[in-house]
Amino acid sequence: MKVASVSDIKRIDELASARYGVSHEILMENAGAAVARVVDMVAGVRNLLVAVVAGTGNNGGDGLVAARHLASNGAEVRVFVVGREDKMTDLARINLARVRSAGIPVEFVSEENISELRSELEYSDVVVDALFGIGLNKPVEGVYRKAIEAVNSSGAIIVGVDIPSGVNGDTGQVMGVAVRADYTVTFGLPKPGLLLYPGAEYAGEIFVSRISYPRALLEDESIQVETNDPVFIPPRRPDTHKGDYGKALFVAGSRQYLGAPLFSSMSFLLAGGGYSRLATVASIVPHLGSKASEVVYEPLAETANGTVAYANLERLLKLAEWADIVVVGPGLTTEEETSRLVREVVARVDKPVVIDGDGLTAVSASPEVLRKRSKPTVLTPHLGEMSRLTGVGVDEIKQDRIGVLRRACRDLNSIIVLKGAHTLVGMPDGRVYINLSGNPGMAKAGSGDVLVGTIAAMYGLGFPIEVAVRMGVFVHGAAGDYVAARRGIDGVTATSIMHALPRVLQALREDIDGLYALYALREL
Ligand SMILES: NC(=O)C1=CN([C@@H]2O[C@H](COP(=O)(O)OP(=O)(O)OC[C@H]3O[C@@H](n4cnc5c(N)ncnc54)[C@H](O)[C@@H]3O)[C@@H](O)[C@H]2O)[C@@H](O)CC1
Ligand SMILES: [K+]
Repeated sequence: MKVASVSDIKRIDELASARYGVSHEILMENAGAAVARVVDMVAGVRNLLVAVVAGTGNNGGDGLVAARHLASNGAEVRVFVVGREDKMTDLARINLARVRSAGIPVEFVSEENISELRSELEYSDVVVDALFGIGLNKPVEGVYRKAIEAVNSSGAIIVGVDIPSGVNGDTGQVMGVAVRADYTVTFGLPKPGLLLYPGAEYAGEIFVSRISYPRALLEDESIQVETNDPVFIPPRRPDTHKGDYGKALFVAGSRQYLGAPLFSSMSFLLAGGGYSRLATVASIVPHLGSKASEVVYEPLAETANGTVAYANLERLLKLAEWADIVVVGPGLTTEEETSRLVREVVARVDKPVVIDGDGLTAVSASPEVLRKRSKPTVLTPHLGEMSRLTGVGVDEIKQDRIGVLRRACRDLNSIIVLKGAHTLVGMPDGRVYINLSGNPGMAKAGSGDVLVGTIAAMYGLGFPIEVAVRMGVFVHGAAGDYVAARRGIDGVTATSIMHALPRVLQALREDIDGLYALYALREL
């Protein structure tokens, strides 16, 4: 599903009205009706005590419409408008008049009577949060802050209108304070702020209501952000051999890091890849061989510290000629000689290259090697590595993950997987995918090694590289969810994720609709 930025949705609003005659008033009516429907779905509307907390903008207008629908359906509704009547938008004002005509009690809330709001909300079964939507444009203070705090402490079921008030629609940042909704009904398309953290946590369960925006506007090419939805896996045909499912070369490991090379090269095979070759320091090969004999080993000369020596360069370039895709980085360490080798390999390998972990640290020292590559490059940084790659501070990245990612993909001519809760995948042309699979149990050493092996496997299965990266991220997250559902979130380890990969592949082959439904946002 496409994900609309604040400016995207404002453009869609204007076009709906100007080009299709679907006025703002129609949209607002549909929005309010959708909210009322969700309240009914989650709480059952008859005899329900509902408080609508509205702002003076159009988000408040939606809340006022919802109030009228809820009252009509049998709920006992009261409306609290935070702010001054003379500040209300035209549409909010029109709907305020309708609410009053329907006999629904309305109170205006200011600093003077805010304590009354607090006690009123405590009596409510449901609070509809219609204070701010995508029009939020500065930190929340004063009476608005107090109103949000009152909503949060009400103990009622909280239904957010469009986005929880206080969450920035584009970035998911909390602008001082925000409503912690149990459910959020969003209009037209989900906003990035509902899917990016911390906003995603404040949104609760998300419902998307189309409110009759013309389909063409919702699917417009100009909207460049989407959820990372799974696609069909190419079939495994009977008359094929290992070479048909990809030949991957992993340059990974050191005397200190034995897990990373094992997880990455084995995950490739467990996610369906054909031929996995691991170039790693000679001293750990006997150990790895005893763990995974399905992998083919290329023992490398090592430095005094047990890391891959620069002298292996020509041999690695030769091996890369054999491969379809090369993965560089897991467990290599940041030893200078090895980092120099990594930069040289990245610069000279004429195949798609996936760079992870210590490989990222190595190329961060001279990003030109990335810009000059002619074949696709995939980078899989976590926040710290992203900061090193871009020179942008971690806090600044958190403020605008999508914006920083977009600029970095373009600047570094790379597909970038920005790891974290709801991992993002950015393409050099500006497209960004928000991944919804995965769980906090996966924030553990070794999990990223499984990811790169999975991405390489998806390429081996025949997806074009951009789709392979998205699918790798999706499958990896879904494998983590599979483990969490069976062993609990703390039981998720790299080994267990790796062994769940075939289960996800099986589900993708046999029941993609079921898997899709697990992660898709609910549509009304
Ligand atoms: N434009 C349209 O066609 C539609 C808009 N809709 C609703 O309208 C919302 C957007 O409406 P608006 O653009 O009027 O904006 P909002 O209603 O989200 O809020 C803007 C109002 O709050 C004020 N404000 C912003 N930040 C503040 C802060 N921190 N402290 C105090 N006041 C603050 C602004 O000055 C403005 O008066 C959407 O989220 C959606 O709920 C829906 O009705 C669907 C159709
Ligand atoms: K809201």
